[in-house]
Amino acid sequence: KATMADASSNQFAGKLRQSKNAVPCNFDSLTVRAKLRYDPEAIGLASTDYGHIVRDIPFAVLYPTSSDDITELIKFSNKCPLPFNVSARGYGHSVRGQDMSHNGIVVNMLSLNEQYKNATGIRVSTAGHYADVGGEQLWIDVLNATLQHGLAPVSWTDYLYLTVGGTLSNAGISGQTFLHGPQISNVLEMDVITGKGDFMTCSKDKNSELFFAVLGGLGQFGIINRARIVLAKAPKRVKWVKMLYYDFSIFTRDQEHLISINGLDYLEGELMMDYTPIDDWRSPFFTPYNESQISSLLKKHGILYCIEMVKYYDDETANLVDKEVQRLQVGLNYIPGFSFTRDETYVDFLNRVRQGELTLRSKGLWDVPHPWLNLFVPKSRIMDFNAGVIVDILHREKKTKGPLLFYPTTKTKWDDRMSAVTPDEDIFYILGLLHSGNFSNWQDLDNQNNEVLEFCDRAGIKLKQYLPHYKSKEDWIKQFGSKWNTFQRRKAQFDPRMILSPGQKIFNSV
Ligand SMILES: Cc1cc2nc3c(=O)[nH]c(=O)nc-3n(C[C@H](O)[C@H](O)[C@H](O)COP(=O)(O)OP(=O)(O)OC[C@H]3O[C@@H](n4cnc5c(N)ncnc54)[C@H](O)[C@@H]3O)c2cc1C
Repeated sequence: KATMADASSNQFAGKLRQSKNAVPCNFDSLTVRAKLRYDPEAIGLASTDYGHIVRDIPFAVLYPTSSDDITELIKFSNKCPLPFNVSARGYGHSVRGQDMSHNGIVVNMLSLNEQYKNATGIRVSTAGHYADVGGEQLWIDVLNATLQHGLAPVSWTDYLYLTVGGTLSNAGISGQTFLHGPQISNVLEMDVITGKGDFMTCSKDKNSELFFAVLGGLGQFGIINRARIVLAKAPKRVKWVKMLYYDFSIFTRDQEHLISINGLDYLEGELMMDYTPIDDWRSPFFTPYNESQISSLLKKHGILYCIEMVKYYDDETANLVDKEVQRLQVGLNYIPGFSFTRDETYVDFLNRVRQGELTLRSKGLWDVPHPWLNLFVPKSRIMDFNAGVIVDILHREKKTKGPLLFYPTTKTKWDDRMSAVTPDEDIFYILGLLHSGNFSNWQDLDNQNNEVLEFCDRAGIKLKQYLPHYKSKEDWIKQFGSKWNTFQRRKAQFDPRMILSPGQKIFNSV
């Protein structure tokens, strides 16, 4: 008796034949077809993401329960005269359909959790100071598991409900990046299923070409099945400080000073505009009294620049931490009286965006369009960037809706052999325009993003997009710059039939 899966997979094979005009593959030999789903719930989930801008409908969604399932699917695709695309979907927090697979198959990575039964996909080595973590694991779970051993990863993202495989495919950046490098700089080893369906263990010394290709590789070379993440002793608490500026050059000088001295654990920054709420949804920080003080200042200056810095501490250093924060603030020129401090647990600080997420969800404001633009801007052009983008476009047009992140980081901890790209300067700034729109105005916000990109292009500011999205091959070549040839060569080596992560729209889809 034919099962639902059989019926659907025959349909699937039929559609594939039709659309590709291909010699049929023998789907009967695909044992994993029982784990393919075609129902509206599975397809609906796989054809949307956090961006709510792109909608690419796959033929089917694989719910794997082991890495063998994924290996079999990819090998099968390779054997087809015209292969179908396969895209890993972590937590679906891409904003431009990078996790989708039009007419192909999406692999729901979270379903790999099924294989662990009562255990988890996170194994901590206290002796080695590392954790072996499934690519499908969320960073919040990595944090909770490692803390049980008094350890934690050193490099984070601002938000922890992202998968390890998803962030390692980009870079994984936050306020610790200047000190420890991005998350991709804190990986010792990986198991990867390549676009040919080969299961390979790789590290700096073993299959290093694959190792560096996958880190920041936008899912183009393989699916990360396991990553070995560097751990260090976890602190217990943090002193979390925000300082305000109205002068951009003093703000950036102080930010750069802070990332050049010893002792700081985290540095970010934000742009505050007189037409947006003072506390953005990501991490409410100020008291109502502080807010009214800041509001008067904003009325006067139009834009304020905010440095956010953190010092970790634990029981042994608790009596020294205030002095240490004072030492870090020596010589800083923030507006007198506009330095604010909070004391939080390390976990609450790292997980600071979660509360904002839950609040937005409860108001129906989470699943809305997110036309984000994230840029890496070279330090040498930062004054031009402020005049042309922050003051002239963002502040004059008064359109932005959502957090505006702006902080410097260092290039030294980014290994140039990795696929991730940065500007060609020792220090560059990270700009995050984290817009939340609605279904009628998001295009307006996106037009502004394009205006920003066009201004930088005209001004010759050689920036790189983070979480990039481009429509033309020329733009991708420009994004990768001197790394483009290597990127192409690695694609030919590890995914010659161009099966993986078509949603990135880098190579022609098959
Ligand atoms: C609220 C929010 C806050 C964020 N904050 C930060 C931040 O502070 N710092 C930062 O760096 N980023 C941040 N991001 C961006 C985030 O890191 C990326 O969108 C990341 O890709 C999301 O992970 P995911 O698991 O949802 O990946 P998905 O969106 O599911 O996938 C992203 C890409 O990776 C590929 N992929 C997924 N899993 C694997 C795997 N196991 N192996 C190989 N390829 C895979 C997919 O095919 C796709 O191309 C944030 C995103 C959101 C929505």
